[in-house]
Amino acid sequence: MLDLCNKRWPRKLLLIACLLSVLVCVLISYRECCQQPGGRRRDDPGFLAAEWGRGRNMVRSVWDEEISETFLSGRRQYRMHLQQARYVDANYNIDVRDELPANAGPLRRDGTGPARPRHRVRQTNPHNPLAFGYRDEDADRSSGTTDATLNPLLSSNSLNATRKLPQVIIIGVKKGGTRALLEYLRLHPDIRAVGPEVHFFDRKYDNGLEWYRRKMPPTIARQITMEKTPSYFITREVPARVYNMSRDVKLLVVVRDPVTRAISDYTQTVSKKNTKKFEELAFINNATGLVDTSWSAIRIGVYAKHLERWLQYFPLSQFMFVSGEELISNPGKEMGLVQNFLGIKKVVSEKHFYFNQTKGFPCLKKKEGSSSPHCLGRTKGRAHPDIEPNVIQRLRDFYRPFNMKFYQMTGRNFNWP
Ligand SMILES: Nc1ncnc2c1ncn2[C@@H]1O[C@H](COP(=O)(O)OS(=O)(=O)O)[C@@H](OP(=O)(O)O)[C@H]1O
Repeated sequence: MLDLCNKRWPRKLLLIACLLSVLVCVLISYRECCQQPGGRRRDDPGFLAAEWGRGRNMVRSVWDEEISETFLSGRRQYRMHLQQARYVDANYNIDVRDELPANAGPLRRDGTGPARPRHRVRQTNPHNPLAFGYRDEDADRSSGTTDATLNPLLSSNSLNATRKLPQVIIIGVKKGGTRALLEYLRLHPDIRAVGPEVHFFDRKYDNGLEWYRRKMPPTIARQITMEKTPSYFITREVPARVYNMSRDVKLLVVVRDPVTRAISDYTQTVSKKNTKKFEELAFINNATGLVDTSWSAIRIGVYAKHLERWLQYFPLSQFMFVSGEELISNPGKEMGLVQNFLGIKKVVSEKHFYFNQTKGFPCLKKKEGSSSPHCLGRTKGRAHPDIEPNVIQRLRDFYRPFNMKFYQMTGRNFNWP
């Protein structure tokens, strides 16, 4: 009672209250400046990853457009203003640990523009300017090169990117339009592919799976690794070898009218060396009209036979048979089917293509900052030699039953004449 009556007691209370509020202020400031809501420190790698995860969701993929997105990080806002980004996807072409573009940085408090950068951000371009220059005939000489190694921006800095064995392979067919398919798929941010043909399962199998894996570009979790080697489809040993690597792999086969395909194959051979006339090679005896199935240009087109071997290892559901003709006449639609089969978002569509009158084929619309369109190289879309109509007719008659069988096996009618 005496104490309560003591006049000094309220002053003591006031002092304690003051000290307590100072302590609370110090704690709040510490939390504001040094900790995130999850309790992690800024320099904790776990925090950086968590922060990146949040930011990633805020960045949308945009085609051919200026990107201006808000990147929320904890309580602060970051504005990434990335110009000249043809396709930007935060998962692999913006790395928070790297360099910040001049115009990027945290928003000022009033939200008007970038202030001093906190993280350094790098914008990378997933489009390899060399991608369209591959010549499949040159594949062996360059097979050590992936799109990642050609484009240093793709090679290393992707968050948690690792080299994986392919989940998708374009296994054929030679001259079917495999290069076009691969290059169109490479536009997709969820696809990373080796540029040149690897020829692992048919020619370099002895190098071992580890060698093969190292040929693949680095990918992050949601990205699909793929390669294309058209000779796989017709090489006897390949289905078992692919199965040994993965029984779940998805297999893309680009097929084309086998007669046109054979002429295309022949055109390629002629471009390299002097050769007999097409009809001399196509028939055992031109007079009897017996087709020479030992000539690879003819043999490759008997698709049903080759497919039979693959079906001993893989169910039909793991294959997609892409129409080489549709890839030329309607690339957007055919690419829609492919993306659907691969279970990826439909990103590549008709808007990415235009028909190049001079080349006579679809090409990709020009890249930003470049005035020239992107067409496949000179070895794609060559002029074919004139072949006598009766030779063509005899080949059509030869292929017809095999084609019918192939339509039946695949469930897709390609309507080849
Ligand atoms: N956009 C575009 N531009 C050029 N060429 C195109 C395109 N789309 C499909 N094609 C067809 O692809 C044929 C070549 O097929 P591949 O790429 O499978 O050839 S290879 O086996 O890799 O050598 C090639 O065969 P040829 O016309 O005989 O040269 C083309 O018909």
